[in-house]
This record gives sequence, C-alpha cells and structure tokens, in this order.
Amino acid sequence: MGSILVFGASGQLGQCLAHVARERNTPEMVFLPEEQANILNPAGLQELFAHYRPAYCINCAAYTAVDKAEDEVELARKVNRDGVVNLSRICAEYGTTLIQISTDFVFAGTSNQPLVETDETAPISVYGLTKLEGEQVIAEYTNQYFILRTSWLYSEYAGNFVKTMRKLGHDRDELRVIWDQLGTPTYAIDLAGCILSIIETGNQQYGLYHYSNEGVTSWYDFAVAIFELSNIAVRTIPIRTAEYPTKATRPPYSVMDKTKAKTQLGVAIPHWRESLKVCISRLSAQEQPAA
Ligand SMILES: NC(=O)C1=CN([C@@H]2O[C@H](COP(=O)(O)OP(=O)(O)OC[C@H]3O[C@@H](n4cnc5c(N)ncnc54)[C@H](OP(=O)(O)O)[C@@H]3O)[C@@H](O)[C@H]2O)C=CC1
Ligand SMILES: Cc1cn([C@H]2C[C@H](O)[C@@H](COP(=O)(O)OP(=O)(O)O[C@H]3O[C@@H](C)C(=O)[C@@H](O)[C@H]3O)O2)c(=O)[nH]c1=O
Repeated sequence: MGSILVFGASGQLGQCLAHVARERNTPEMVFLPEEQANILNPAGLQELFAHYRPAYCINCAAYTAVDKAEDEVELARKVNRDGVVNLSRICAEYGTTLIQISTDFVFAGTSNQPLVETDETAPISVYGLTKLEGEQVIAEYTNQYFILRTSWLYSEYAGNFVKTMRKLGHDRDELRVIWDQLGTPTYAIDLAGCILSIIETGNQQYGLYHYSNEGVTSWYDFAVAIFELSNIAVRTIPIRTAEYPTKATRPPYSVMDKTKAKTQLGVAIPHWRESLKVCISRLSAQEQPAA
C-alpha cells in the first residue's frame, strides 16, 4: 500500500489513529509528533517525504485553542493555513493523497437545517476562519485529497469536553452548561476508523466530506449524558450562551449532514450516545485500580 505519515501524532486524533491502527494491525503507519515533524518546516517535510515516499499523509496537526486564537491570529493562521500549504505542495510533488481534518466552526451557525458540504461557510471565530483558509488552499496544489469536517471531538486521549466534564463533575456541586448551542459530538476513535477505512478501501472519491456521529444535542444535554453514564451526581444547570462569556464566538447550530460520507465513503456512523457509552466505559476502566 505504501506508508502513511501522520502529522500532529501526539494530539487527540493522532493518538486515536494509533489506537485504531493497533487494533486493525494497519501496516506502515508512521506517527510523527510535532518535535519530529513540524508542518511549518518545509525542509524537514522534504526529508521525510524523500525517505518514506508516502502513499497517504494524514494531517492531525492544528492550532485548536479556540479562545486563544482570537489573540494569536498569526500563529493560528500559520499552523491552520500555511502548514496545510506546505503539506499540499509536497503531497502534490510526491503523488501522496492528503487527508485533512477540518471543523464545523467554518459555519456561522445561522442555519436550522443539517449542513451539507456545499452550504455557505462564514466563520465567526479566528480558529474557524483559519481552518477554512486551510481547506481552501489545498485545491490550489492538488486534487488528490480528502477533507473531513468534523465536530465536538472527544475520546480517552488528550484534553476534551468529556474529560473536562468528568473532572469538574467530581470537583464541584453545580455546573452551568450552555444549552443554546446545538451540534453533534464525535468520538475521535470513530473518526479515526473512518480515515483508515478510506485508506484500506483505496477510495478515490476525493473531495470534502462531513463526518460526525449521528444525532443532535446541546452541550448541556451532552454534559447530562456524560454525568449519567459516569454515575456522577452533580447539579447541572442549562444556561444561555450570553451567560457564559468566552473570547471566541461559537456557532449556535453546527449539525452536519453525513449523507455524502455514508454513500461515497461507505462508512457506518454510530449515534453519539452509543459512542459516548463506549468512551465512558473505557475511561472508567482506566480509573479502576488493577486487580
Ligand atoms: N478537538 C475538536 O473538538 C475538533 C478538532 N477538529 C480538528 O481535528 C483535528 C485534530 O484535532 P485534535 O486532535 O483534537 O487536536 P489537538 O489539539 O489535540 O492536536 C493537534 C496537534 O497538532 C500539534 N501541532 C500544533 N502545531 C503543529 C505544527 N506546526 N507541526 C506539527 N504539529 C503541530 C499539536 O502539538 P502541541 O500540542 O504540542 O501544540 C497537537 O499535538 C484538527 O485539525 C482540528 O482542527 C475539528 C473539529 C473538532
Ligand atoms: C467547561 C464549560 C464549557 N461550556 C461550554 C463552552 C462551549 O460553548 C462549549 C464547549 O466548550 P469547549 O471549550 O470544551 O469546546 P470548544 O473549544 O468550543 O470545542 C470546539 O473545539 C474546536 C477545536 C472545534 O473544532 C469544535 O468542533 C469544537 O469541538 O461548552 C459550558 O457551558 N460550561 C462549562 O463549564
């Protein structure tokens, strides 16, 4: 098949890819953390590509601190746009298929219908804008790419909303969580499975796809489900966005339609609650003292 380079390997999705690749015995995967492969260093990328001549490049590297990005515009743009330029250019040179990950935050959130790939983008945060710029530069260099837009990623790995809620739920008596932002959580292990399926099946239906778990929820209902499944008794109060001021504005509605991914990539997508159960049981098992 040829080797598969994974950039940003020590982040959440990078670790989930390693987890699923171990389970599936996927050969020839090369996991590259930032210290070994900075996507802002073209000379370093040239060395790696010359050595591995990869069939696929999966870009999990990104600037993902949504609030901080409002103050670090230049850095966010460097990683989320310029880094993607570097990868697209070198993928084109080596005939490598690029798999780029993007976000529901490219949308303004003014729709009340599940969003399809052709819907208008209008980011309302620096993070969303720079991720959109990253999507847009790819086609200037190559047409051999998949862009997977995903949302609300969580897993056993790295920092995420599920782990934050479980920690806060233990530490506090009461939590206030926004209920007027609607979207769909995505178990990053499921997304990693989708990425590896594209590679394993040699799919060549290149282009832009939406991928999240199935269903719709609010951050509040998501938090309540996390507490129920984790047996955490904490008073959870639904609040409006205005009652939880943040530096960056989040889209009030970012539910994505996955019809294209299901038909063209042939992936089965679990409901968010089913995947959340799997993640919570794995997290709980990790917390049990060894017998
Ligand atoms: N997390 C989420 O909820 C969502 C994420 N996404 C997208 O999914 C993808 C994966 O996200 P996730 O795994 O959660 O993010 P993480 O923040 O967990 O991982 C991103 C990784 O990229 C690394 N990185 C940053 N700059 C560079 C660089 N210049 N060169 C190489 N590596 C770099 C980071 O290293 P370090 O930590 O050292 O900076 C980190 O390990 C991203 O494209 C993100 O935009 C989309 C929707 C939702
Ligand atoms: C901790 C906390 C958060 N919230 C709200 C704030 C926010 O609207 C929502 C989620 O907060 P977080 O900061 O965990 O997540 P946030 O960084 O907004 O998550 C986003 O990350 C980027 C990378 C993406 O691409 C998006 O798809 C999305 O997952 O929950 C509360 O209402 N109460 C709380 O106690």
